[in-house]
Order: sequence, then C-alpha cells, then structure tokens
Amino acid sequence: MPRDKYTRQSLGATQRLVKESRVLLVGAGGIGCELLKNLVLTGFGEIHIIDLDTIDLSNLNRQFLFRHEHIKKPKALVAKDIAQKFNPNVTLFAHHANIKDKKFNLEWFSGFNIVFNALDNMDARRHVNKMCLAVDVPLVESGTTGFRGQVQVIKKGKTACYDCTPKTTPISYPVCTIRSTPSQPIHCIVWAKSYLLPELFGVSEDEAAELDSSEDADNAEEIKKLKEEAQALKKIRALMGSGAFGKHVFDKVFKEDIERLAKMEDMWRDKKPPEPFSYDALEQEASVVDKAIAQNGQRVWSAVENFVVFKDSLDRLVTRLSQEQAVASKSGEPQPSILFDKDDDDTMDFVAAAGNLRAIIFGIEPKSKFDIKQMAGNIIPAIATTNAMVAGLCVLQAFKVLKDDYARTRWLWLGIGSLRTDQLDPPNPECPVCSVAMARVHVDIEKATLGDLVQDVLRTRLGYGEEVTVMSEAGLIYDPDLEDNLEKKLSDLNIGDAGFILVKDENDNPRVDLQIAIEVKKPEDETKAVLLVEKEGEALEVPRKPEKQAVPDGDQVENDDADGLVIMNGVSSTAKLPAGKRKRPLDDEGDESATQAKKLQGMSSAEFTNHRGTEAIVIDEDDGALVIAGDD
Ligand SMILES: Nc1ncnc2c1ncn2[C@@H]1O[C@H](COP(=O)(O)OP(=O)(O)OP(=O)(O)O)[C@@H](O)[C@H]1O
Ligand SMILES: [Zn+2]
Repeated sequence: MPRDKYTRQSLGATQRLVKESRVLLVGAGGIGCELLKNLVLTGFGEIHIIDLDTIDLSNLNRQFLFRHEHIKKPKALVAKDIAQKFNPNVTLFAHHANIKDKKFNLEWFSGFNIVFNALDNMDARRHVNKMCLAVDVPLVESGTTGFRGQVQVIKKGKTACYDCTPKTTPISYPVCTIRSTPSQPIHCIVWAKSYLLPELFGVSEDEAAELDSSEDADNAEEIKKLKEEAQALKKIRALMGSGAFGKHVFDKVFKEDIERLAKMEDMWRDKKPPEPFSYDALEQEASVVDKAIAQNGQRVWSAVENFVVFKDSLDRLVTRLSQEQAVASKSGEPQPSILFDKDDDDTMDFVAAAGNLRAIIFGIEPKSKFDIKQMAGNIIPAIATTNAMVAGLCVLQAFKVLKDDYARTRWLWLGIGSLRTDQLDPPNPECPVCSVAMARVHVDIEKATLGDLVQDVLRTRLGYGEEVTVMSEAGLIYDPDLEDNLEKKLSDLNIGDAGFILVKDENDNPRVDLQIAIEVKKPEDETKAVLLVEKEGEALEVPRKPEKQAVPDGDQVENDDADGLVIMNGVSSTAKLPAGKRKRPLDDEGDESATQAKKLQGMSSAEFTNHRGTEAIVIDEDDGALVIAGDD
C-alpha cells in the first residue's frame, strides 16, 4: 500500500500541492519538533529546518525528537535525521544557524511556498515577518504559553502582519500595591526583587519596569512618603560593610516602615494591619536554624528560617559587591551592581526570604523558594500537549494557504479546554512594517552608491521629487540637507544583502512610505549598479497617501460560523451547523482564575492582546471524533 494513501484520501486535490511544496520551519524547539513530525508525515515535499541552538537536558521532556545521547548536538541536524525516518519520501535540509544570518537573504526566502515560525522570541519573529512580507511568501506564525497557544496566518496585503498589533509590555503593578498594600504573594516577591534588591545592590526603583507609576498622581501623599522611605534606605546602603548593616536594613524595612503603614488606619479598615517583626526576637530563635535551609527549595520556610536565609544571603551579596567594587576601582571601570537572576542563588535566596518575611507581616501566605523562582523569573511551564495541538493547527492552516484560500484561514486561539477561531484582521493601515509599499532592488555591491539608488531608482524610475528622506537600519542617510552620502558606496554605509532601506516622500501629495529590500546580485542590466526588481507586466507604482487614511477592506472574510470549532466534551444549543453536529458556547469566557493566572505568570504575550472573544462553537461527532467543519 502506498505510504501516502491515507493523506491522499483525506486531502484530496490538496495532497498534490502538499507534495510539491517547499517549506521552511524556523525553530526546532517545543512547537518545532511537533510541527516537523506533522509536516513529514503529511508529506510536504521539501522541508528546511533551521535552529541556532543545541539540545539541552531540559528540552527532552517535550521535544520528543531528541534523546539523552543528543545532548549538546545541534537541534536542526538531529531533528532532520530523526524525522527523516518517519517518511523517506520527503526531502529534508537542516541549517544549524541563526535565521537572521545574512546568508538567508531574500532570494533564499523567496524560494519557499510557506514559512512556519516556531520561535521563542519577538526579535526573530519580527525578522521572519519582515522577510516574508518583502518577498510575499505566506507565514504561519505560532506560539504557546503554558496551556494557551495561538496560530496566525500572515499574507502580505491580505491579513494583518505580526507587527500590525502592538505587543503588550511586560506586566507591571501599581507602586502603592507593591510598597504599601500588598495582598498577594506576587506583590511581596516583586517588592523584594524590584524594590529592595535594586535599592541595596543595584539600580534605583525608578528604573524597575515592574513598578507602574501611572496611578501616582491619585496617591500623591503616600507616594511622597514612599520616596522619603526610599531615601532613608539609601542612607542605610551607605553603611554597607559595617557589622550592623543587616540589622539596619531589617529594622528599616520589616519594622519601621511597617509601623508607619500600620498607623494609617484608613488603609486597614477592611483588613488586618501589618505586624512588624522584632529583629532581636527572631535572632534569639535563629541559633537553632542551619543556614543550609536555603538549599531546601521545596518546603515553605518558617518566619525564623526566612530570617536566617535573609541574613545569610544579604551577607553573601554584600561580600560579592565589595569584591566586585574593589576590582572595578582598580581597573577604573564603572561601579558594579548586582541584578536579580533566578539562577543566581544569592539573589534568589534574598528575594525568596525577603518576600516571605514581608508576606508574613501582611498576613499573606509565604511560598517555597521553588514557587518563588517560577513567579520571580516569570517562568511559564511549557506544556507538550499545547505545543502538539498548536503544531497540528499550523498544518491545517497551511492546507488553506497552499490552496490560496485566504478567505478561510483563521486566527486560532487555544485556551484552557477550548479552541476559538477568529477572522484574520486586515492589514493595519498604520502598521510600520506592512502598511508601507515594498520593493526589492538588485545591487552590484562593488559599485553601487547611495546616489545610484536615489537618482536611478527613486527619481528616474519611480518619479520622486526633491523632498525625500532615506533611512537605513542605522538611521538617516539622505535628505535634501544631507547630500554628503550620495557619493558613498552602499557598502560603506553598512547597507548589504538582506538589509532594508526606508524612503519617505516629503513632497506635497506624498507617496506612502516605501521599504526597499536590498539584494546583493549583479543587475541584469549591466549598465546599472542598482536595479528595481519588477515582475514582467507588473511595474511598481508607489501609491499616494490618501487624504485621510481610511481602513482598507483587506480581503474580507465571510463570517462562516461552521468554520469555528472547539475541542471539548459536552453538548448544548443549536446553530448553523451541519446535520448531526452540536454546538455550545465557550465556557472559559470571563474565567477569573485563568485571567489571574495569566497576570501572575507575567504573561506578556502579544499572543493574547487581540483576542476579541468571538463566540466559538463545539462540534462533536456522536462517536466522539472531532470534525473540522468547512475544511474540505
Ligand atoms: N534567531 C533564531 N534563529 C534560529 N532559531 C532560533 C532563533 N531564535 C530562537 N530559535 C529557536 O527557536 C526554538 C524555540 O523553541 P522553544 O520555545 O521550545 O525554546 P527552547 O529554547 O527549546 O525551550 P525553553 O526556552 O523552554 O527552554 C529554540 O530551539 C531556539 O533555539
Ligand atoms: Zn503589519
């Protein structure tokens, strides 16, 4: 029986497209391993895998292509070798490299039918987004955080791109919650990590991203007091090195500041006021506690155990800072500071113990060091099944992409126990990446000057007037008052293969911004050093900016309810569904605990910013099989 009998049966005509396709998979980590397996088993003809990393022990629990003997070997190469065994009929290529490497230039990207992102960072995602837009190759973008995940199809001119939606900034907390009225363990942990530790050993609280000052004006009186408190702590910092430093710090933050807060009766009308600690009382009990307790990260420490770890870690940090200061003074380097790092035991012990002492003062449940490490380090566990589901959804979307059926591609949101589908947004007309016109130029890098680009391409070929500015990735390189660079070679201006140039038309009735992708390749017309790449019969024209930018229609997709699906058990309700299928609305709408968990975990993911809460549909077959309505 031919190996592809079943895929042919289930995919029909699409199978030929799959077989003939050339795809790129960026990232061979959690999602990447699952996705590669799916692509190979589905029979995608040629698959390129790229990953810059080597295999680590911690990857083995979910990156199932890797085994213990592969540790320290390149992910891309091992993934290729293992996946190849699943299906000898597909051709695999592995690249152990950074996708941002110049050798992966536009020409290389343009050779793929689809690109899949299975990455873990915004920088690489943005790069791939930009490259795919520049060569008009569709991109299937995906990501997971814990039990949540998403898949987004990106197609130039038809859908929003990765940069069309602003990405959320990391989670922050109001200053007053952290400094005066904590109510949850995370507030005490953030206090220790982003206030106390930096005040004593690092940069000032003003620079801590986790502290949100936007409500300061409403609490002017309290904020003034808090500033005074911080000033007093700075004075104590000057005592570092003296024998009594630890006691000074302790008394300041766990006694005096707390006594001041406890006196503010208004604050404690509905809750128990904080109770200060006595250094001497704890010191008496401490003699029976071994400081090695710090190594027991699973058990929640008692007040006195936290006290011992607090003093011990403070001593370790003081010694370390004074040694680093001595070295810096000798070599004339700037004064060092100690920053929080969850994998640095000294800072981790300090944050755990100080955070717990504060929690006990405010009647908040203390946590184990292990739990505090997760919270302080914003560690969100990677879940193998979430990755697997997201990887499966990527392939389902890819079938529609291959058929050029963008009206049916969807934005998919995997939640806790649910899967929602959403229409893809049209491109955002304000997007700095995809709202601009795009062009490619071939450049003879030995000869080409900025003048060639401005004169031959912008003025002569595209009809730009005098008032034009040109920017490279490093900044402004040309405007009517900055003509010095015109005679310089592009290479001398650090513009090379896979670089981008942004052109802004400053004339009356200006054109939209133009992004020019640079490709180092001798132009076909040998008389030219820079040549615009144009498809035959499709001369590039840069449109004028509309008077008032209207939101374009994009490729409006129909609202096809039956295309939505949710994977869940259970039944209810009726709707526009194929006969024999049943529907019920999502049940994690307004899920407080999920929202809270997301906040606590510092889920900064842009992944969830665009969620519009569309009602989703459950489709169950009577036999329990999942049906994907609308996927023919
Ligand atoms: N610029 C890049 N070029 C190529 N591969 C990249 C680039 N940036 C990230 N990656 C790869 O993308 C993959 C993302 O996978 P994943 O999110 O599972 O991360 P991980 O590093 O394997 O696991 P974790 O971060 O949870 O320890 C990683 O294997 C990483 O090496
Ligand atoms: Zn965009």
